[in-house]
Amino acid sequence: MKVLVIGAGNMGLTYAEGMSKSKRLNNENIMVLDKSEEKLKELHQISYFDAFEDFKDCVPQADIIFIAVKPYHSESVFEEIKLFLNPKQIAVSVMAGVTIQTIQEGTGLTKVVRAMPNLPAQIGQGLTSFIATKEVSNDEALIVEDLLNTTGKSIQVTSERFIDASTGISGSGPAYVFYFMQSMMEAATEMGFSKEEGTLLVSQTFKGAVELFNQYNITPKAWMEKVASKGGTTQAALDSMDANNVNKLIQEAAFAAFNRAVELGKK
Ligand SMILES: NC(=O)C1=CN([C@@H]2O[C@H](COP(=O)(O)OP(=O)(O)OC[C@H]3O[C@@H](n4cnc5c(N)ncnc54)[C@H](O)[C@@H]3O)[C@@H](O)[C@H]2O)C=CC1
Ligand SMILES: O=C(O)[C@@H]1CCC=N1
Repeated sequence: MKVLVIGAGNMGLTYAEGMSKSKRLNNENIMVLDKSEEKLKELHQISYFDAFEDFKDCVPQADIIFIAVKPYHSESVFEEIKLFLNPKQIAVSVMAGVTIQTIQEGTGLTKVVRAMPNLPAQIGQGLTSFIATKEVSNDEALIVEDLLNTTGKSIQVTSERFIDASTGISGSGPAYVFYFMQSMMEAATEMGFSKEEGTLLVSQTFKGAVELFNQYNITPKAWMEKVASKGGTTQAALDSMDANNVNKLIQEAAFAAFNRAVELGKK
């Protein structure tokens, strides 16, 4: 089995590297294509991938084709690969908001998997939601799932709507966490800590809180109650957040990403 990854950016390269550890593939079976000269130079230095710049040299040999370019480059990629495709091939797209219908119409392929990963995939801690068209057999879907799982965990969803919805939660979600971290680091600096001290205070707090959450079956609300003493410091912070509607604002932000994914799909 041969896999081709189109677009060697954050996501494409992450998947290529993740898949290089898969038992289903060995390195000679991973091809990577990018149009940028700089990227190609970088790729040629990674000895364990075959790097390509021409679609005709790699697309016909691929069984599974990962498409990991920005959504606004999807049409030009579809145009270029169309000529070299055959109906047995499976397209796996990680592009935000590019619908299955658009991929099928653009490529002529019927076997399509639409997936939404996230950036922690880079360290094997990603979460990918995915959905496969009915033309993808159960065995093929299992192979794709195994490949996606080389970068972390995955969930198969039952409707394409959930791919856009998970974009608003897990796809874009790491940025919300970084936003929160940034705000707390700024507060630490404001209180007089050095940048290094602020970074340690915040990063270890996030790591510890997430570890606690993962190790016990307790809701975030119950954990908040364990941290907050009645009339104490935490309650003062939580009251401030409630008074400023932070909960609602975070939910609105997640929906803004969800809605943007839907909107991208209409273009
Ligand atoms: N970065 C993230 O956290 C996430 C990104 N995604 C999706 O992944 C896709 C890729 O995003 P990133 O990896 O962040 O982008 P990126 O900009 O890091 O990588 C895109 C790569 O595609 C290459 N490229 C552009 N046009 C091309 C063409 N015609 N043929 C071949 N290669 C071409 C570029 O040279 C670049 O190396 C996007 O569609 C995005 O929606 C999905 C989930 C999370
Ligand atoms: O911001 C974006 O459009 C992509 C999709 C999810 C994360 N990054």
